[in-house]
Amino acid sequence: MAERARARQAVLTKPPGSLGRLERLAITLSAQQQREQPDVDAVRIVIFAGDHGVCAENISAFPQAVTAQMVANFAAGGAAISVLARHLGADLEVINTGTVTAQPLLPGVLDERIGAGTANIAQAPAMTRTQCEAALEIGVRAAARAAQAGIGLFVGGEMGIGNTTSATAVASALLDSDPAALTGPGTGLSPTGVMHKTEVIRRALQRHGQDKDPLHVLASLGGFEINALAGALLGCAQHRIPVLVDGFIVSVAALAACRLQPALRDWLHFAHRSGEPGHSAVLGALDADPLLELDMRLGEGSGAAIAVPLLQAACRLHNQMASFDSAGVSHDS
Ligand SMILES: Cc1cc2ncn([C@H]3O[C@H](COP(=O)(O)O)[C@@H](O)[C@H]3O)c2cc1C
Ligand SMILES: O=C(O)c1cccnc1
Repeated sequence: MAERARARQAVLTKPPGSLGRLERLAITLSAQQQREQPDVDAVRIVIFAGDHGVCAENISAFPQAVTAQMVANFAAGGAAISVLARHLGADLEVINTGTVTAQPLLPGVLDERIGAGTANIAQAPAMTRTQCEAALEIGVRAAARAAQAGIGLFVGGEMGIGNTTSATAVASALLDSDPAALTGPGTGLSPTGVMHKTEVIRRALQRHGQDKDPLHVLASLGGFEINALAGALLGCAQHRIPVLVDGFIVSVAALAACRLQPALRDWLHFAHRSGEPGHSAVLGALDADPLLELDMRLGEGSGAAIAVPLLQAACRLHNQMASFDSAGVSHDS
């Protein structure tokens, strides 16, 4: 299918290669979807929310209660990703994978709580192996629902105060990197705060970071929402749904998922380079060259949402441009 898409690109009314990466995007999407005319109009954004016990170490600029409060905000339509989903006409699914604050049943929020947040990774494994598998399954089910709904492009997002700490710990373990090289301000820590956060991550790695098995790393250092994202990406690949990867957190989930199954990499597009400093190392390890760099560092899938129209434009051009023959445009001198 990639060969056919490449042949089509060669006869469209433009100098060969002049649409640059948009041509390669269309060719890749055509191969991923196994369709002559790739179509990413049906977009689903799934936000996985979960709390992190490591918040007890004072590693975020915001209180833990914000996770559940933002879940309510997603449901009410007031979050950045809510606005972007409406702007794109995309489905928005919100899944609570486990928050500390008990929440009343909110319309539009799927309750898949595994527990009241993870344990504090500086002191204990984030979760049991059983909980880790349950988290992966949450994502696998989300991907299956997307496939059932005929979704053409999947965007994963996350909400979890403290999750840059968890994600940085996962990335440090998987990349065998010093946490000082990857730790950043997240929601806005001061330089002193970042140093403290680095030490917390170092303690977590000393405790659990020796075994590099990806499932062990996800269970001991990950989060319910991060692990659900890893499962969702793997599920999307199984259903041949292309994925547009958001920022630092989702990229770390993608890295772990690619360690579990390297063939996943072929289904991933990378939307942007987040302002979170560790993102570049994670992107490098995934051999990913993101489409955009807008100094965004929000999460929620917001950076991916911003890049969706680029993929849609690439498909439109591929599917709708005239060929030299059909338009009667000369192409040999
Ligand atoms: C109001 C608000 C909305 C957010 N939406 C995403 N995040 C982002 O910030 C959090 C990670 O940063 P840290 O590790 O520093 O806590 C995650 O919830 C992430 O999705 C938010 C954070 C806040 C405060
Ligand atoms: O890039 C991200 O995913 C990110 C960065 C900072 C805070 N939350 C998320």
